[in-house]
Amino acid sequence: MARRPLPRILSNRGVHLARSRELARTAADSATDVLHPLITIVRGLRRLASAGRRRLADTPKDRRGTLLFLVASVILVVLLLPYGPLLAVVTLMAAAAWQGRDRAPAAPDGPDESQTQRLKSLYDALVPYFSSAGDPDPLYTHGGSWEKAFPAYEFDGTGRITHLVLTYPAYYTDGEAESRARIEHLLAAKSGRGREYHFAWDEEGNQLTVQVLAPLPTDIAAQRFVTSPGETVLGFTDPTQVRRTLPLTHGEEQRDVPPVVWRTGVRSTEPHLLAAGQPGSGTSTLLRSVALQALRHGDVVIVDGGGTGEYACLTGREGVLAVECGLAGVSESLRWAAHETERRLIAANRAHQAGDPPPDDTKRPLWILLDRPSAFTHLAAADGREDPQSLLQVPLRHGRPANVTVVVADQLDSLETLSDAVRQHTRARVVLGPATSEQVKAVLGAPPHTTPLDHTPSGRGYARLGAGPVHRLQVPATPNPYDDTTSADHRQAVLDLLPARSAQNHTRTEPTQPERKVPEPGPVRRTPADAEFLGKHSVEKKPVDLTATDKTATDTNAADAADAADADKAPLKPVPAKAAATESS
Ligand SMILES: Nc1ncnc2c1ncn2[C@@H]1O[C@H](COP(=O)(O)OP(=O)(O)OP(=O)(O)O)[C@@H](O)[C@H]1O
Repeated sequence: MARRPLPRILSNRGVHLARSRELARTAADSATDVLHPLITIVRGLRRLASAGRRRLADTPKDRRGTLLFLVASVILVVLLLPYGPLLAVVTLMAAAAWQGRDRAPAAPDGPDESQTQRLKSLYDALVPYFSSAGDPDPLYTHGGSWEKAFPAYEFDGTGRITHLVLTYPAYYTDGEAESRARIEHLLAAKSGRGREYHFAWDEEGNQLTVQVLAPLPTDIAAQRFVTSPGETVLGFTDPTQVRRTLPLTHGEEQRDVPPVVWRTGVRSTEPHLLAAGQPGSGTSTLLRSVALQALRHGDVVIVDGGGTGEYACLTGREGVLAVECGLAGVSESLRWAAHETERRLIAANRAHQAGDPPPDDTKRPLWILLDRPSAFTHLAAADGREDPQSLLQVPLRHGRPANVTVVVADQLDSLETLSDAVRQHTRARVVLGPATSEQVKAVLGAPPHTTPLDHTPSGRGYARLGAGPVHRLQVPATPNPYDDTTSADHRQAVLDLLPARSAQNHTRTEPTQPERKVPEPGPVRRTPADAEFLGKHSVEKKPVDLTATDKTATDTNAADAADAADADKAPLKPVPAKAAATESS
């Protein structure tokens, strides 16, 4: 069907508005120019009047009469003199014009001496990189002039560069990561350490823009973010790449901050997330923040490989199906989650085939959050038991249409231990804490366009959603409220977000929700048609390879096919909670 064009008034509204605004601005500028003398005189008269008032107020009360008499006498004499009033008005205007003149010192035209010196040394440092022996008209030469090479620059109050546009010769290999990194490193070192720089390479125009970035706010506490269902705030970033802002409260203060919003669910292109970082970088905090947001609309299963009780505050809360920190419990919960994913998928598929909407019990989001699953991989290998990560294959592959989301957090040096399925299907990525450019690139699939910080605050890092841009990220402070070192405000913010305790007093090892929340559709047996559907179910055969792994999706698909064949024999029934509890205890 042909698309009907928007009414002209709607489609051109933005252009009209911009043009009107431009016209208004030009008119205001012209009016200011024309009326400038008048404005100066009025300002001067105001200053003279207030000086007179001040003088009167400073005069002791008993002398005010004499002063007023003196002024009145002068006025009278002036009025009686020939041309007196005219001369008085001219004198007054001249005095007002003098008083009303702009007293702010005129901004110096061009850089001062120390700024010139800085630009000159920057230029000299760039000469070896941007010059070539065969260049007939070199832009960069020893003893050359920096004016042509740096068309725009800005300095802060301390004389350090905050913004710089530099032109470089077209033959410079700006498409190569190494060449870029060399220049970026040099510019960051010469412009002043301890700050973060953003580099924007304009390969068409042969220009590089260097911008000093303001630090991201580290004081944003966990709170109920204004988001739609299916949206999760990973943290906050710069306004340059994100247009949207979220209204936040910070004590009494209200402010708007640009968020990194991750969309999950049926239409998500990055349905699962992987977060990595050094120990203590804040990945558990990120998971806690995601869990608190997920619990607003869905159910959560938590696997805690850290074993330090980071998620104890969530145990027994409404919507928290399980908080597992033992190998047996983890395996049972993940097996249940895999079965639940298949159950949802089959139920939704049957509904599609019957021409019905998807059943309600397939719509409530289910979140599987795993903190350091590699710890269980080691345990399982030592025990000769099945790696719990293998149970994530179905939720990762089929989770999106079944409203099942997997979030994995692990340490940078344990990423090798993550299964291929985890690495291939987690297209939303986060790196937190200190990390080299290579480490960031290995996790995100692209290097950051900013320089690393000397001191990285907790919860600071980078995020990338699919093949999108790399964002700087600051995770909201969502500490473990049972941690003694937590500040009272941040603890209270987390406690306020916790769902109510569920009616039954659950213990850690009881995945209670399978019985309570997940509607039991009876023992669903997978028919040959269902098995065929699961086998064929569309997943990206070649996901974007964001990591350095070179395994292909074929392995996963083959393993899935074998899995599907095995699972075909088993009834697709949620794992009974009690059985899980017994085993894990
Ligand atoms: N976004 C944040 N804002 C403020 N403080 C944070 C943030 N993230 C983490 N922290 C603080 O940093 C410390 C470590 O955080 P966290 O436990 O989340 O790190 P981790 O990466 O999970 O470390 P580990 O793997 O050792 O448990 C905690 O004291 C926490 O309060």
